[in-house]
Amino acid sequence: MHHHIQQLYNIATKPGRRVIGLMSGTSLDGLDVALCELTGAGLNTAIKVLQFTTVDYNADYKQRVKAVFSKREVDLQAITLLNPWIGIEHGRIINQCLAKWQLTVSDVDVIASHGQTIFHCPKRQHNLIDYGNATLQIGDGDHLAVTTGIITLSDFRQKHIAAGGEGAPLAVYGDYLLFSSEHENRIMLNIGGIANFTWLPKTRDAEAVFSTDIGPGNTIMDAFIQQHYPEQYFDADAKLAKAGVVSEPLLEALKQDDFFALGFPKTTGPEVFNLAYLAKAQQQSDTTSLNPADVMATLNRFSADMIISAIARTTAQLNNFVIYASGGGIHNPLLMSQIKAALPGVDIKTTADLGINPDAKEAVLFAVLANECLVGGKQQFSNAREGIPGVSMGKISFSD
Ligand SMILES: Nc1ncnc2c1ncn2[C@@H]1O[C@H](COP(=O)(O)OP(=O)(O)OP(=O)(O)O)[C@@H](O)[C@H]1O
Ligand SMILES: CC(=O)N[C@H]1[C@@H]2OC[C@@H](O2)[C@@H](O)[C@@H]1O[C@H](C)C(=O)O
Repeated sequence: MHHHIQQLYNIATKPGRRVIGLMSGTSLDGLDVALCELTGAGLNTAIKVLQFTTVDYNADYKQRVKAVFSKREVDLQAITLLNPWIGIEHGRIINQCLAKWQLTVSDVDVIASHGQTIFHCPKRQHNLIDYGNATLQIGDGDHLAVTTGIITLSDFRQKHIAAGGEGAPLAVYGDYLLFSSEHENRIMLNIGGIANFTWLPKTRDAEAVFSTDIGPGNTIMDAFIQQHYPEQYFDADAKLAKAGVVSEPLLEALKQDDFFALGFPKTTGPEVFNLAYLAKAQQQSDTTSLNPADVMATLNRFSADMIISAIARTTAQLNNFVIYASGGGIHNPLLMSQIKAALPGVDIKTTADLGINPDAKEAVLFAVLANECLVGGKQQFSNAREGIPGVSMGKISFSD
């Protein structure tokens, strides 16, 4: 038997596993690294986050990825070069984290790597008859495994698509295992570049559970501030948005996209919600001369309103549910205060109340998916609701 197959068998049959979950999202701000201790599998999964850090990308890294990120036309050589380069960079970051945490390779069983999404394209977006849903994450797992010496699971989204999904959101597969409760109805709301949520009714009925993208998130706000104030990466503490006034005509134009009328689940990305989307809405609403503060105030309200209406749509029949928020958007005080104001009487907490640092939540998700791949099995969700196939996900790379 190949010694890594034996090693995998040993890892899968141990009572517990140490998994490094990695997430690099649409905001391109940095690599989230979560070292987790997992025991059990399926609904018996227990997790402890032993270490967590976000390693910020430097300007050079961001510039290289942005050259290809969510663009229809790119230099194919650049993608070919970036695929191993990101894998090696992420591997180096892990090696640095382990040194900082005074741990060695032998303290970690596997790495669970999301990679970097550079293009996400569900069928409804490209509308080409011969092609299905598609998504592309780069940062190859073999390079991570060789750079770190640790078995690496990566490229989780392809199986989801192969089995009928859109490749996202995968959050449901972890949220259901870690956070579903028979005591309360829960909305797990993640506000990253793109906002998404998982619905966890207290029946714990796998047929009713789902997760879906909502729309933006921070992505248009980030792109807008980077365009107008290149020294800023995001509207820190909503300073610019707070200085502006919402433009109702622009807000209405921003809300007109067909995506918002679709049922759940659905997915999207910065390929749709970007500066071109904003420019079109400004033209349609005759608001091209708005000052940057008013545009930012409107973008902030746009994200808040779409999050509020998606939650309202899901919980219309209920009088009792709790929102557990996560992702960088929870640090945006204006965004959060608008959501709170629109949902009076709803408890809005963060995943910290459930023992998971809200900035670590997506990295933790991939650690759970790796654990399921090794120890669990496929989860069966709804047959009625398309797009949530019962699958295990992740491809396995050995270091030699
Ligand atoms: N203090 C703050 N004020 C305002 N916004 C903030 C603050 N801190 C973080 N953010 C926002 O959070 C973003 C980062 O969020 P996060 O890391 O969750 O995104 P991501 O994981 O890259 O995205 P996704 O989940 O869509 O893949 C920043 O780009 C910024 O817009
Ligand atoms: C294709 C892709 O990378 N999608 C991300 C993105 O970031 C947020 C949202 O859009 C979500 O659908 C997904 O990530 C999370 C981790 C998910 O799959 O649940």
